[in-house]
Amino acid sequence: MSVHQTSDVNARIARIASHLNPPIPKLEGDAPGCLTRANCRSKGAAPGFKVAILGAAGGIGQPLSMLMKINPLISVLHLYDVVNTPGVTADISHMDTGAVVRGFLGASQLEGALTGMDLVIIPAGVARKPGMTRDDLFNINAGIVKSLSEGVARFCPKALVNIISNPVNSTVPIAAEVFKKAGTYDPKRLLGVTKLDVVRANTFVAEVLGVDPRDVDVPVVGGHAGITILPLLSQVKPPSAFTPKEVEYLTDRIQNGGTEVVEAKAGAGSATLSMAFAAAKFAESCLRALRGDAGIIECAYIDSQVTEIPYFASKVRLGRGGIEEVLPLGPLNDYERESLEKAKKELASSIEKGVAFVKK
Ligand SMILES: NC(=O)c1ccc[n+]([C@@H]2O[C@H](COP(=O)([O-])OP(=O)(O)OC[C@H]3O[C@@H](n4cnc5c(N)ncnc54)[C@H](O)[C@@H]3O)[C@@H](O)[C@H]2O)c1
Ligand SMILES: O=C(O)C[C@H](O)C(=O)O
Repeated sequence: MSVHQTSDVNARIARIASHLNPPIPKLEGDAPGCLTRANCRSKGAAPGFKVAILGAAGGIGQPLSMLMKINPLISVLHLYDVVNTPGVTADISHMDTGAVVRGFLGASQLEGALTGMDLVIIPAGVARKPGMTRDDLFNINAGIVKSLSEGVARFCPKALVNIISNPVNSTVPIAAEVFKKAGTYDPKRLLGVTKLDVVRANTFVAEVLGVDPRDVDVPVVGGHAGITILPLLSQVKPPSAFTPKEVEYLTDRIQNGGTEVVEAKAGAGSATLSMAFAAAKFAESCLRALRGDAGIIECAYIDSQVTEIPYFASKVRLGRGGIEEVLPLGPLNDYERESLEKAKKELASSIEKGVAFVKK
């Protein structure tokens, strides 16, 4: 082997090794303008968003990481967790898709995980067991979301943030308060992920109507826990009439879909696969919006003026700047109006609890 061939081989080995044991990237040229970089990518240009998943080794994190690795809009995928990211990263990185995958383990590597990111997805935290409410997770997950949000505020303040960790009704206000304290809060860029409620609603409504769930669109508003989950069955597309019995069945099934999975898993956690699917669809919408695609509408739990409650899930139009328009609730029937009043009470106290946690 000639000297030239030897140095080629060494260079190739070094390149491969850098993927297997990636150094914490500094991504100099990237910071601080996440938004600027997103704006630079016009529609049709080479794809290349940078996405971080925090909690990537968990029940949601692993399948979500896999789905994100398949997404052609993503050029760099950062997987962060406090355990097991080397294994998950090595595994996912063997998939022959375009995104480069890098793993980050523990708080000392959070900076590397977040620097330069366009989108940060947060499914970090503990999950329910049978008999628990989502609010029972508050004591552990509030602190996790607070510290990860502090990281976002420091290392990628312009990134779009998707919060999955429960209780979403409180964790989104927690993240907002952290960002306010840090002076980085942009309400257009913080979204609580309620897409699983929409995915479930579409599935259950399609079963009742006897149609393909992909042809159904159910707006689900309010929040993401029990009675705060409000499917607007009067606004289903395609327009459909339901009997009072069907409305009762569907509302109950959609509101308790999470509990249905928790009970079926019997102590082994909550929805992970359907959640990863829902989060991947939601993230895809966010990235297409950042790219400049028009007409991207999703339901999300956000800082809102649609009601007097400061955070509320409803349909939003996404664009290059994040949330570009919050759509009105539209006409509600008597049943939905009554349900909305009950939901608002519970939402208000969950929000207050989140805000107080950061302010204390
Ligand atoms: N929004 C929704 O619709 C929805 C749906 C399903 C689950 N969830 C919630 O998502 C969360 C995660 O669920 P799961 O089933 O993946 O749980 P899991 O326990 O399987 O995984 C959670 C992961 O988070 C990691 N983690 C814990 N602390 C962390 C920290 N400080 N930084 C980074 N990572 C950390 C854990 O190590 C673990 O790998 C739960 O709170 C659950 O209730 C929300
Ligand atoms: O129900 C849970 O605890 C998890 C999640 O919020 C869900 O809706 O599946």
